[in-house]
Amino acid sequence: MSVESQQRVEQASAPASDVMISCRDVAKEFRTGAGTFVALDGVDLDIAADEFITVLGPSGCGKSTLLNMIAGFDHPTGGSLLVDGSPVRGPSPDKGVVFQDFALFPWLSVRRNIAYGLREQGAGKAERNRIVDEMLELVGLRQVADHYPHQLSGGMKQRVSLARVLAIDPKILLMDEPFGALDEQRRVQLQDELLRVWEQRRKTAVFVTHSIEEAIVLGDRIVVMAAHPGRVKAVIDVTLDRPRDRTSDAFNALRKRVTDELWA
Ligand SMILES: Nc1ncnc2c1ncn2[C@@H]1O[C@H](COP(=O)(O)OP(=O)(O)OP(=O)(O)O)[C@@H](O)[C@H]1O
Repeated sequence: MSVESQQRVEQASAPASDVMISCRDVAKEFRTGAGTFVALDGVDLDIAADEFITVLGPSGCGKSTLLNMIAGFDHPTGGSLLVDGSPVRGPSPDKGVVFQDFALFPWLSVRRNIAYGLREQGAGKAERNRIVDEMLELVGLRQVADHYPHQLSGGMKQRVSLARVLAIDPKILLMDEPFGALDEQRRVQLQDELLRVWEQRRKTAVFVTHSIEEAIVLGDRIVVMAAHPGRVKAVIDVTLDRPRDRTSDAFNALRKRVTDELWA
């Protein structure tokens, strides 16, 4: 094995001993009308508790498939996928998922959208109100607490969606291109807010994106995937101090390295 591939294998292991998500030779095949389609093959990856992982890769390389399997919406057809030491059996409150399309309930106010998961968990009214107030403060939405989703901008909707997931205080935060539909300014603003929240309430975070800059700004490590079949191509450590200066030479050097890795 070359030194470079040895490094890649080592980087697929979490730096801390406290592994939260462990993928070993994970495969996912889909049965289609045309036969069997291999969406993921041989994915080896350990993600440490409290680590922020970003996942980059071309369309169709299996980013969402991997995230969905960690979330428990789908299951591997090969290998082993453990979360907190156990195989994933399905969705659970310790895994919060934020989607690109917000997935808010249009008939519920912001406050009630955020309270939804807490109500499902059986939290009493006083506790719900306390947590919802805390979340509204955290994501800066106190003024629109009684508005409905159609009265909000895209950025606000995405904040509600994040607050709703954070309200149930999951150990793991899974995000599938949550800022993909936002304009650049809002996107940068929400990236900063997400990092602030993550630094305050440390969680294991897995964030799928198409943006190299976003992957570098957010991640402790960047998982670069390739397609046909979907697989992990490289895992790149981001050692830049936060908040990261997007214009610095070190940032630009990393941007080049990730771009080269993505397109190689
Ligand atoms: N239920 C399914 N049945 C058949 N094929 C599927 C199914 N779900 C996903 N696929 C295929 O698996 C591959 C990986 O899909 P996935 O959505 O995970 O990719 P992705 O990297 O998230 O793509 P994008 O960046 O475009 O969102 C794609 O080729 C897709 O068509």
